[in-house]
Amino acid sequence: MSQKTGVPPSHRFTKSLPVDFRFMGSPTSDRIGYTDINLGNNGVTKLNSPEKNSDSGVKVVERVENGVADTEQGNDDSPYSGNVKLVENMPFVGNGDLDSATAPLPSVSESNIGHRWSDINSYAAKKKVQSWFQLPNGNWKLGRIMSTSGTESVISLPAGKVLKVNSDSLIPANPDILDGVDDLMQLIYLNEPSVLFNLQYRYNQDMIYTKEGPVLVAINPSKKVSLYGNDYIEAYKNKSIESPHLYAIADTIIREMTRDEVNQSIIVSGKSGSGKTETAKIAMQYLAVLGGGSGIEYEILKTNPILEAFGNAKTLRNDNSSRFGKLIEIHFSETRKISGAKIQTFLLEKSTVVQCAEGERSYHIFYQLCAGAPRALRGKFVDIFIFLQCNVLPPGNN
Ligand SMILES: Nc1ncnc2c1ncn2[C@@H]1O[C@H](COP(=O)(O)OP(=O)(O)OP(=O)(O)O)[C@@H](O)[C@H]1O
Repeated sequence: MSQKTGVPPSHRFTKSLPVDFRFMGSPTSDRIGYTDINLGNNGVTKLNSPEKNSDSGVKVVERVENGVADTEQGNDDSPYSGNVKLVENMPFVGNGDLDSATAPLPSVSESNIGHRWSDINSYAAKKKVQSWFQLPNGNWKLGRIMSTSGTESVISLPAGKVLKVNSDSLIPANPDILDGVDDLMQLIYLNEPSVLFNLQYRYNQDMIYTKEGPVLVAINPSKKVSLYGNDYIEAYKNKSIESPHLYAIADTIIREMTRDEVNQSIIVSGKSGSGKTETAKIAMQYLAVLGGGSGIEYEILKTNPILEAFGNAKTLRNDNSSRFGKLIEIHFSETRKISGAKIQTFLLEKSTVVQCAEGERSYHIFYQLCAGAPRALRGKFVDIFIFLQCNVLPPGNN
């Protein structure tokens, strides 16, 4: 654990995850709002359409979630929810996190957990592998099982602290050699803390893409990362880079579309602010470079600012939030060149025109009109905004 190179110091000793770094579906998750983690049907998924058509195409679909987070619905199925039953806290020099583990927790009903993990847990306890356990505050801590008797295990923490915990609450951790694997399917133990640790480990090194079998998990870096541009496009086209990337997904679908003459789809899904719009644009850039030549590709890319002007607005979660869904069809000729495109929009949030919550704004177009209008006209626009109860400050000023 402690001898890894290229790993931030914070990860060398303890695989500790912050309280708000949870799976989609975990009851107290929040941080996910700024990421695109959502194993299952989120992230970027590639699907084959059963249609067989000589005019093959690629569809990029952005799913509208209206800012309602999957995470906010809670997840009663999570085997981890409130699963740490602290039997006894051995005396140790505590810190804030661990002290909170001393508070007695409601015992875990067997029907709730259903012993779903008991086989793995007993194996882990027997082998004394390192295991995760969740503190009452939601943080995951990594410990090494020192001994097990009955339903109780004694685990040691990196700082030499020792805890006696319910064995059922321990979640096996993967060996260090698997830290940061490209594909989550390579993990021996595919459980919540292991997946989160792996994603965080990669994210800390600006590796925002991770595969989960055929699904690409993308974490919004919320900063510029040097993962895009012509050099990367060339590298993925020539297959000289293999690390998970959106370009790799786009490359695969073009190849499969050509080979099988079957339409392909990329579904981009995630909660508001997770990066769906950016992801769709990045995928389209790759498709445009590979299928470019006719000039149509530039026209397709140039539709984005126009669509965003009329359909995007600042929300509390995202300064450039799409308030509509989008289905982009890109048509390719038999020579793999882009021959046309069709962009359908749907479910535009009309209320945004006349109603803005505190700290939010109406559609960008109103502010752009204001910014470009002559002074006299601008005054009238501002009056209208006030009438509509919208924030009147122009883009970038609030
Ligand atoms: N790959 C990325 N690299 C850098 N920044 C990114 C990336 N993806 C997203 N972001 C940042 O996150 C912000 C929000 O992303 P985006 O608008 O794509 O989210 P969204 O999921 O489409 O949100 P909404 O559902 O509200 O429309 C972007 O404006 C950008 O600043």
